[in-house]
Amino acid sequence: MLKFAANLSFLFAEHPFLDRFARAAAAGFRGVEYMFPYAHAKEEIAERLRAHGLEQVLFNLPAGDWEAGERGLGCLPGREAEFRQGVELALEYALTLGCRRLNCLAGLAPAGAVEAAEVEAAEVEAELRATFIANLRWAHAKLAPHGIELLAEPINSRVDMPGFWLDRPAKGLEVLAEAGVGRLQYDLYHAQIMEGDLTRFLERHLAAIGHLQIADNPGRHEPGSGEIHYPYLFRRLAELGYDGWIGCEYKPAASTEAGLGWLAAARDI
Ligand SMILES: O=C(O)C(=O)[C@H](O)CO
Ligand SMILES: [Mg+2]
Repeated sequence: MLKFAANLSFLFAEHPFLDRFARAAAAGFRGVEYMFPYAHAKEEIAERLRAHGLEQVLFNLPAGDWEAGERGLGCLPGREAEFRQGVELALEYALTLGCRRLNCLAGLAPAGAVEAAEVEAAEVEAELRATFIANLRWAHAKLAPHGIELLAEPINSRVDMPGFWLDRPAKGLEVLAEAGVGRLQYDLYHAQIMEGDLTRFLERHLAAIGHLQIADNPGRHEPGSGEIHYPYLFRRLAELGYDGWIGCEYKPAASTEAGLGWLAAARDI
């Protein structure tokens, strides 16, 4: 049976954050994930998990000033101290919440890096890559002794996060292989936009994938609302023996509950 987690940054967003745990449990979810827990006391979140019998599946390391447009610190030279403080904070939360996975957002390439002349651009790219790899290794060394796995997620730079440095799954695999730590958070929505060929990627690289997330394309709505044939992918994942979580990270087209029809069939696979 495939395991689906409700992403509480996207689902049940019509309710206050702490109320979303009850809604997710009532809809039949056994696991939850979200982008960030840090605006809430960790004990308060732990209490919601316990009260509703939910597993905390995943959340992100602190990602800089989100309101100001930052989307992660992982690849940013000069921000290492802040990155490390973020890892320490995330670890405290993860231990209290019993969370076994943390996602490291690479961040946006600094302004100018993309437009720079070819030689200069290659140098900047090498520096961002070296920074990301060093940060991943530092975070892994902190988290692994606690049984917490570090993940890195490629996010599409065409629609949702222009300038996001780690934007292609192939690049994600390459960088993680060089780092020698961490696994991929493979978000099929972002992957479809940047590279497609989803089934083959899953077949070839399942062992390098620590977490999956789903939404359809275009629109980032419910599975079944767009071009990705999720029933086929779910069957294939089951055949391949995928036993990790699948985070439901989509924008409900209407209310969350009204859009959960796809899930009943998917759970039985
Ligand atoms: O946007 C995504 O796909 C994510 O999974 C992250 O939490 C960052 O927004
Ligand atoms: Mg995602």
